[in-house]
Amino acid sequence: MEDDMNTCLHPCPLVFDLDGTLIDSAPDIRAAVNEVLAENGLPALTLAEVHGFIGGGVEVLWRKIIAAKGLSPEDHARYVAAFLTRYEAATGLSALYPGVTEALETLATRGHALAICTNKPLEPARAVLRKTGLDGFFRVVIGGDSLPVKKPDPAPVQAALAALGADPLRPDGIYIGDSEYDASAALAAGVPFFLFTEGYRHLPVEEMTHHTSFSDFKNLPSLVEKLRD
Ligand SMILES: O=C(O)COP(=O)(O)O
Repeated sequence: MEDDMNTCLHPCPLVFDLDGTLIDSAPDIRAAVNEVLAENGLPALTLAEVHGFIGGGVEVLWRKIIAAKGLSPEDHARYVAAFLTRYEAATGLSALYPGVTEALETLATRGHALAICTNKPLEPARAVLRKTGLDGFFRVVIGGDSLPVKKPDPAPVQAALAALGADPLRPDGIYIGDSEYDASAALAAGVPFFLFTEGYRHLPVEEMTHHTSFSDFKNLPSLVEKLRD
C-alpha cells in the first residue's frame, strides 16, 4: 500500500528508527527480559516472542509480556524498573543489519542530515549507538522518554525533523523504520515512510502503509535519490 507523498527536497533530512531498522537488538532485549523473568521464577521468552513484543517501547513490551504469559498486571511497574536497570548495559548481543554503516556514510556524504527517532529510552539508545559505532552519524537522537508521547504519535518524528531544520508547515524529510508504530507515526507526521522489511514488523508488507520498501541497506541511497521534486 503506497501513500501519495512522493517528493522531497534534496538533500532532505532523514530520520531513522533504531530497533529492527539499523540494529538487530532483540537478542539483548530478550536477554535482559529473561533475567528479570528468571529473578521472578518465571520461564524465559523465545526470540520469536520478543520480536512480537518490540516496537512500542519498554512499557508496551512489558504489557505484552504480562498479557501473553498471564502474569499479574500489578507487577508491571516492578518489571519495567528491573528491566530498565539492565537496559543500558544490554548491548553485547546487538548487531547492525548488513550494509547499514556504508549506507549512512553514502547518505551523509551526499549532504543528508541524519537523526534517530526511537521508542527505546534515550540512554540505552545512545549506548547501543556507541557500541555499534553509529553515534557519529546522528545530529539528533529522540528517545522513547524524550517527549511525553511515543510513536505511533507523530510528535517524536516531528521533533527529530524540526531539530534537523525541516519546516514544520511543510515537513520535508523521510522516516525509515520497520514497524507499524513507525508507519503510523510517519503517516501522521506527513512524511514518506520507507519500510525496512527485515525487522520486527507484525503485518505483511502489503498491509502496511509505506512509500517504498527495501530489504537490503545497499539499496537505500538510490531509493532516497528517487524521491526528488
Ligand atoms: O524498543 C522498542 O520497543 C522500539 O524501539 P524502536 O522505536 O527503535 O523500534
